[in-house]
This record gives sequence, structure tokens and C-alpha cells, in this order.
Amino acid sequence: MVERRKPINVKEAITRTMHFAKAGSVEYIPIEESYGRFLGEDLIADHHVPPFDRSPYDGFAIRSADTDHTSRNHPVELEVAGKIGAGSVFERPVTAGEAVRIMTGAQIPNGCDAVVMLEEVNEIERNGKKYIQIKRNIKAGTNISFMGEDTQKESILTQKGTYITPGIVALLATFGYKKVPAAKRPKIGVIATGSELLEVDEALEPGKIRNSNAYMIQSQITRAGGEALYFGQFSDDFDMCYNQVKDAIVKVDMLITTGGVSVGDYDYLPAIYAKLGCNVLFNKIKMRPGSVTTVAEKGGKLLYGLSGNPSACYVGFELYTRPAIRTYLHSSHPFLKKETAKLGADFLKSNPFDRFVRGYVSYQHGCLVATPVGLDKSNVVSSLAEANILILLPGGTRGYEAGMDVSVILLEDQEGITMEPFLDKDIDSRKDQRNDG
Ligand SMILES: Nc1nc2c(c(=O)[nH]1)N[C@H]1C(S)=C(S)[C@@H](COP(=O)(O)OP(=O)(O)OC[C@H]3O[C@@H](n4cnc5c(N)ncnc54)[C@H](O)[C@@H]3O)O[C@H]1N2
Ligand code: MOO
Ligand SMILES: [Mg+2]
Repeated sequence: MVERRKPINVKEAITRTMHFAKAGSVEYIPIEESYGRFLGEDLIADHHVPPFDRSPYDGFAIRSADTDHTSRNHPVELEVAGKIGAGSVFERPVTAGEAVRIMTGAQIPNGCDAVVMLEEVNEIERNGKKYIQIKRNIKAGTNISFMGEDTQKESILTQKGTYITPGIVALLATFGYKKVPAAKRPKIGVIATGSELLEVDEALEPGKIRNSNAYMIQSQITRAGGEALYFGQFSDDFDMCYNQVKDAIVKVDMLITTGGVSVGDYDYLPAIYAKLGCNVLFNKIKMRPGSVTTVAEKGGKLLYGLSGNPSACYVGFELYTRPAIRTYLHSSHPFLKKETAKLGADFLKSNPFDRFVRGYVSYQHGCLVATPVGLDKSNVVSSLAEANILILLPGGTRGYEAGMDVSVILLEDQEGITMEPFLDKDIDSRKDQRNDG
């Protein structure tokens, strides 16, 4: 008799999975390798930036009070007491009637409180001494880049768990991080199952297909910030698959298998979880694709039994594995960002389960338009190549028409959101949006 599974809703499945998601450790890596990693600690400014008042222009540092009674007809003349370039400091306080020739980036000399640009002064020489003439009144603070105006000491610049962009690399360098505290990447094992699977470089044979999921999942792991460990593809043989899974678990932080998770004669994952004594969190979800997605836990490690169907496998990863990876990477926003978009085409087939339709979001006249791409079947691979979003169509009795507001999940997002807004309104809402008025 075929096993009858009890489906749970997406919200419950995510909640059960995230209960076992935990943060990993922190490692120090060279700053040159930090781009694309995730910060392991909050980045706190340990000094002001800039660390001193400095000149944003090539010009003359002056005492503004010297220009108090200056006008076009009554220019003031200041003696040039010296010259400093960026990196040098003027050795003594500047006194009344003096100016210092200063270059962009140089520290403002003591006594000065303004800078006049080179273009704004007349330079003259008399008796071997240099002078400048200024023809207007200069206010204190003019043309000064003030200490701390960029960042204040003690401020939190970037939170731990943040994806390190080139801009964050610049901040890390500014604050002297030759070694960067980075969240250690979780090691995610990947095992593909199926006697029909050919290696990627094998020629097609009757009844066989190439294993695309293993490579797709490895790239999804990399995009999410994890480190993929590929254990290979294995034919549908219980003992072989059991031993592979058993051996892999000890080498990884999480393990993903693809295929063999449904109710077929050669779908061995349920029996493997049972023999390993795993705590199966769920094995059926009210979602399409990916309803057979199974998540189990063993000794605190998450084991993902993703569907063999490529689209179902992809969606299962993004909904259940990706947030666990980001949590491991210390993110407080581990879920992909959701936005509201206009549906770009009718999607009239109703389904009692929540749908995560592969789609493409484009910008049209300042508006987000989400259009389904490719064939909407869970065994389809081509739609994945075009998709940059998942269009979330809550389950219900009616379909969706072009122009309706829909939620979309942004697949390339790096900022993320917390669990609450991700599970908000449209996941498991069960309401027919067309009754909203
Ligand atoms: N009687 C029932 N049959 C099925 C049910 C069900 O509830 N009752 N669920 C269907 C759903 S929904 C899905 S999704 C699939 C899930 O199948 P499995 O996870 O058991 O995966 P397989 O049977 O091993 O393969 C399914 C499909 O995917 C292809 N595949 C597998 N691995 C790969 C790979 N690495 N790369 C590319 N393609 C792969 C495989 O050839 C099959 O075509 O079950 C339904 N059946
Ligand atoms: O798990 Mo299946 O993808 O719902 O088609
Ligand atoms: Mg199967």
C-alpha cells in the first residue's frame, strides 16, 4: 500500500526547519579574499573618518577672522607661511595675517578654520615673500572636510552577516582589517540519486538523462554563501545510497540529496532516514513545485531530501536551505527579499497549494512586472535559466489574471529579510485575492 503523507503548509515547514538552523563559527581571512563573503562580526568604527580636519581642495588654509572686513574693493593680503601636501602636517600654529598653501587631503593647520581654493586668490610676491589676496569674506568652516563627518567613532558601520561588497571592502581597509572576521562557510554535501542519471560528459542513451540537479544545487549553494561538497551520483540501490548518506553526514554541516524522496519503488530516501534514526520534520508540503520536499534532522544537522524534479529541487532549496545557510553565516535577514509586482500574464489554472512560479521581473515605467517563464511543470529545467524571481500565487479556488498584484521572491537578492515578512500575508493566506475589492 502506498504511503499516505500528511501535507503541512509552507509556513509550518519553514518554521520547523529554521528551528534547527544555527550560526556557524568565525574565521579570519585576508582582506583580498573577503569580497563575496559574509561579515562574522559587526563592523564598528574604532576612529573617526576622516581622522582629522582636512582640506577637500588645493588652496590656502586661512584664519577666517582675517577676512572679516574684506570686499572686492578692500581685499585682504595674507602672508604665505609655508606649504603642505597630503600626508604632511604644518609644524606650528598659524597666526593672524598668515596663510598656508595646502593640498587636497592635507590636515588643516592649527589656527586655521577655512580653505580658499587656488582659483579664488591672487598670488603675489614682494621682497622675496609670498602673499595672497582674498577679495571676499570667508566664513569659518568653509571648505573643510571635518573630522568624523564620514563616520563617527563607535558607530556600527555594517552588521554581522552582511554580504561583503566592494564598498564594504573599502570600509574594512579604512579600519585596518588586514584580516577580516568572516562567517565560516557551511559545508553543504550534495548527493544525486537515480539510475537514470548520466554524468555531464556522457552521451545520451535510451531512458537516461544527464544529472543537472547536482550542478544546479552546487551553484545555488555558492550563491547562498555556502561551500558545496559533491559526493557524486548514485544509482537507485538502497545499500549504496544509505552508505553514501551515512558517510557524508559526518563530513558536512548540512546534507542535500536530490531524487528518491517520493513514494516510488526506488525512492529510498524515506527508508534511509528511518534506518539512520533521523527526526523527519516533514515529508509533504502544500506547495507546488516541491511538495515532496523532505527535511530531516540528525544530531542537529539538517538533511534535505529535495525532489528529483529540477524545478521542484530548485524551489525547495531556495525556500528551506537558503535561509539555513544564511543563518549559519550570521545573517539576521536570512530570507530572500519579497516585493509586490504586477502579474505580467494570466495564470488561470487554480491550485489548492501555494505556487512558486518561475518568473522574470522587469521594470516597466517605474513599475515591477512579473511574468511567468517557461513551462510551469516541476520536471522542467529550461524555465530555471530565465527565472530571476519566484512568483508567489497563494493556493485557492481561482486563478490569477494579468495586472493583479502578486508577491515575488527576488532570487538574486543579497540583503534579505527576516522570517516574519517572508511568511507574511500571502504564504498560506488561502484567500482569493479577487475578493479583496
Ligand atoms: N504516485 C506518486 N507519484 C509521484 C508523487 C506522488 O505524490 N505520488 N509525487 C510527484 C512529485 S510532486 C514529484 S516532485 C516527484 C518527486 O520525485 P523524487 O523526488 O522521488 O525524484 P525521482 O523519482 O528520483 O525523480 C523525479 C524526476 O526527476 C528526474 N531527476 C532526478 N534526479 C535528477 C537529477 N539529478 N538531474 C535531473 N533530473 C533528475 C528523474 O529522472 C525524474 O524524472 O515525484 C512525483 N511522483
Ligand atoms: O514535489 Mo512535486 O514538484 O510538487 O511536482
Ligand atoms: Mg521518485
